[in-house]
Amino acid sequence: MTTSTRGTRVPAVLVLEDGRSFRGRAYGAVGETFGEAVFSTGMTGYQETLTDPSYHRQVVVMTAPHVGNTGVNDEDPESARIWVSGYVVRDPARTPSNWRATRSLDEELERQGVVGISGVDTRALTRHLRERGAMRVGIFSGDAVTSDADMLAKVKAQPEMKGADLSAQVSTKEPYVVPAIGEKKFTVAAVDLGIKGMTPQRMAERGIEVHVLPATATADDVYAVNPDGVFFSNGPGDPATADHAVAVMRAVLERRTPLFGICFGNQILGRALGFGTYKLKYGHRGINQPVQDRTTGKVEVTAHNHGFAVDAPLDTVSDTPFGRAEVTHVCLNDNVVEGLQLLDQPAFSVQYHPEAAAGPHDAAYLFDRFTALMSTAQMEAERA
Ligand SMILES: NC(=O)CC[C@H](N)C(=O)O
Repeated sequence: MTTSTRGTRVPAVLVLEDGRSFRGRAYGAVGETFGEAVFSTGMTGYQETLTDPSYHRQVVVMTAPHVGNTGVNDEDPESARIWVSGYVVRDPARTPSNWRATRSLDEELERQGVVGISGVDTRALTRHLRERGAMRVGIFSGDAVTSDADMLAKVKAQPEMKGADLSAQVSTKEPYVVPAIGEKKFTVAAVDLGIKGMTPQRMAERGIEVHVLPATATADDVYAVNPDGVFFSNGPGDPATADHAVAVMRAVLERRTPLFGICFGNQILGRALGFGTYKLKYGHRGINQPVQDRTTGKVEVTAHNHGFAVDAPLDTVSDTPFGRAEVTHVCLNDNVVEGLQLLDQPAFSVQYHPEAAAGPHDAAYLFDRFTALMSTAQMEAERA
């Protein structure tokens, strides 16, 4: 049961698993919710963040102090619903203003039953998460506020993000097709592990017909669409649990079909090649992260949302079951692996978001790299 908080001052409290708590007011739905506390540094694009399926089971803290200024519209969502399990803001806009807005963010959170909290010192909370690392959290408001000990016990009873297998919970149940815009040049099978709407769109703009397949798709399902290329999407959860996707990707690599992966897809390529993955202390989330493309030396400003990363050597070419592989992209803040490519067959992936709907669009060239791999493969097939 949730009730309206708009115009009222219903008390709310945020409780971290290490016992630190923050008091504020209910924002969105009233009740209780749990998840992994993470912070996002994006100053814009909150609708895209809220509806990104990779945020399933995460409570997102916005470091931007003013949230909701442009309200909510029907064009910007990345999927059919809000996926964050809770939302933490400092100072919500009282009067949203934008020509596309049809409602306020507060109303939308409430409509979708998403429990949030406002009036929190999000700077202190973010500094705490940066020092101690991402951790479990609960937000309680209205009647859900009980004793500190009870609330903390509930937080500690929640599952951790490490070891969480979540793709199947967010993936499409049925396959669907996103048609190419203009002349159709290629067919791509896209394995949906939590895909964002803008990803097939960016491919369609390049003449790709995208067959989006459920996370449970087998290699036979992938090849049933007769693809020129195969794509593995972003998605929530711990990549160490994604054994099925890793097996399907290995089958694609065996056949040397052009392959592209984004975010979870990058972690799955890492695993398919024999590298490990690990949990970052507090992850990368926002739309202002500097990444270097080591193949060109260029630096791009990029959108990120990841809490795990691939453990691959930065400065040496690795021998893998699918030939030589190298790290193509690194995050300039902390040297985390942000991209991989195979040198002996057409396969590559990035840990960040070239499709970034709210921008920046510096990394859009990666979709052109994918189409170039498919063109080359087609020309080679014709020559053979
Ligand atoms: N956006 C993503 O695909 C995230 C991948 C993975 N769930 C992580 O947190 O690292």
